[in-house]
Amino acid sequence: MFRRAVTALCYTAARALLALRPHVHRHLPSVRTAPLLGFNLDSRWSVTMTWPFSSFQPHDYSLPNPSWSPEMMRLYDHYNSLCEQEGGGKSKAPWVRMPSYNRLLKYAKGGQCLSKMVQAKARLFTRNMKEEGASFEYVVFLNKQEKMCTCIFQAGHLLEGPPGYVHGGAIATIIDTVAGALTTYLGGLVMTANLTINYRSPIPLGSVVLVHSLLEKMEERKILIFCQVTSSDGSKLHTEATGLFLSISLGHLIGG
Ligand SMILES: CCCCCCCC/C=C\CCCCCCCC(=O)SCCNC(=O)CCNC(=O)[C@H](O)C(C)(C)COP(=O)(O)OP(=O)(O)OC[C@H]1O[C@@H](n2cnc3c(N)ncnc32)[C@H](O)[C@@H]1OP(=O)(O)O
Repeated sequence: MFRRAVTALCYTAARALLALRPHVHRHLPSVRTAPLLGFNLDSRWSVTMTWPFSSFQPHDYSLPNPSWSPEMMRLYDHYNSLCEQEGGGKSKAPWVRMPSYNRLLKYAKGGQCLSKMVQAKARLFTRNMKEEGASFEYVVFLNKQEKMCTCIFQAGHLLEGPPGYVHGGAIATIIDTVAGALTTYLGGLVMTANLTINYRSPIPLGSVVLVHSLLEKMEERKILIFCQVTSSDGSKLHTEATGLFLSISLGHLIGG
């Protein structure tokens, strides 16, 4: 009873806040109302959510599922063993597994509570297939000390480009996503300004590759990232890329 009343109150308050600024795009209420709801605007986390509130629990898509191949699992176990463990163990470990997009809400200031109330319907483009294993299966690990990310990526059958190989646009997408995750961690709200990609050798569909993303330079708003996609044992170079990301203000997101 009490919970329902609180939820209803929050929802009414949120609707009222929306009504105050009707020109704002309805899919970005979190950005606009964040300060009012107690989010830390300097947070390194970018959060997207839509109304209405409900008891929806975001799923963490970066955790193993039955479609992950033994090679994917082997690499996952390897990187996971280098990570900080929940509950304190290995607290000095340099690696952290990044939860998938909608799970980020709980890291915002006050988000532990909000993540229970807010329905995050929006889903990152790379996580939008219902069938496990059909498209992008990946997990990103962040090394805070080295300012780098390594992503284990298994490309499913819907990502086909040339027969039997991964589409170049899908490769660009995963590069943008991994580099974007690193720059979000380093610079807060960012957008890709430029992505330059050299495709060196095709990626077999269904294979597992590593996407390494490394900070090259950070200059005021500009963050330059270098990326490499290699075979899972590192012996073959598939793709190289550089990405320029620019820190943006909340106003830029809201204003379009
Ligand atoms: C414990 C773990 C913690 C982890 C936390 C992390 C979790 C994260 C998890 C998950 C993240 C998911 C990640 C997804 C990532 C996806 C990212 C995308 O795909 S973004 C969509 C595609 N990009 C756009 O749509 C942009 C469209 N363009 C724009 O909006 C603007 O052009 C923008 C913002 C890029 C720049 O506009 P301006 O007005 O802010 O800046 P101006 O004044 O134009 O430029 C500033 C400087 O930058 C240079 N610049 C701008 N654009 C450039 C370009 N394309 N190439 C080279 N230089 C450029 C300019 O020359 C200028 O340089 P001078 O200051 O004069 O030296």
